[in-house]
Amino acid sequence: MTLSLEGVGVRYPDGQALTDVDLVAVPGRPHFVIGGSGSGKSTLCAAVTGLLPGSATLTGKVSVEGHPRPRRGSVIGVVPQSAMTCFTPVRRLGGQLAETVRHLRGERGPEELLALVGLEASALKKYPHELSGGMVQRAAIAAALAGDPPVVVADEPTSALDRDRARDIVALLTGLGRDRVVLVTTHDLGVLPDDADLTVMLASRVVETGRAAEVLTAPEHAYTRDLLAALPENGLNPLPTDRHYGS
Ligand SMILES: Nc1ncnc2c1ncn2[C@@H]1O[C@H](COP(=O)(O)OP(=O)(O)OP(=O)(O)O)[C@@H](O)[C@H]1O
Repeated sequence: MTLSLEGVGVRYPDGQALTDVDLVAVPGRPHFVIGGSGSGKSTLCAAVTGLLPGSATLTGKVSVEGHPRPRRGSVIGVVPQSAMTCFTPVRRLGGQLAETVRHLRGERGPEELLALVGLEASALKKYPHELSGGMVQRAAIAAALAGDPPVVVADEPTSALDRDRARDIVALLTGLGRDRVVLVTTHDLGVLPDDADLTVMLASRVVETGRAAEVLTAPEHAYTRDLLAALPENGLNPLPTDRHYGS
């Protein structure tokens, strides 16, 4: 089972957000997409999950092997960028998860789903605001798993978390990726697992791909080198604003 993007382009009325993107993600190897703000990461997720706005034009092909019409929820689970706002604030988590399970005819109940993401059943009685940022992110992943989808797409699931919590969430998603396709976008190069597949995006295009450990130790593209140099542990060097990277 494979998630494939072949020559995918997305155009919004104001301009091109994805250009000729090829990507293959397979179970057993989580696939991370990194790139600066506006490089097209969220648009890529929306193209995969079928959540592009009506104003967008999609070209090329997105496919999930064995699923000619991949349904959101049961084939592609979506972990949204802002987990806190994906739950209704005025209802307890348990009821919201139970509703998602019913809708998707899931086989796992809310308690079992929470166990999958390392949360205690007591969280079911809580309102979203009574959970920490990391717990809400885990709950959002639990909701994405309600229909037991073979593909999970998480758009910047760590952006609201500190480095340690971010690492925990990445470890959780990586674990889920053992028998599923897991596609994750992030700004945070510091949390990438070495054995993940990595796609680097710049200005709507893929500029580099490879195994994370290799790309991060021997980046081929100047933009990837600049992203690495901007990490706190590498000196927090600002991304050059005047560099022309070519393609
Ligand atoms: N709904 C939309 N309508 C019009 N243009 C959009 C829309 N969503 C995104 N864009 C544009 O598409 C381009 C790519 O945006 P996108 O959100 O995919 O980037 P990103 O890499 O996810 O950025 P960030 O890291 O800041 O979330 C940007 O130029 C953005 O302004």
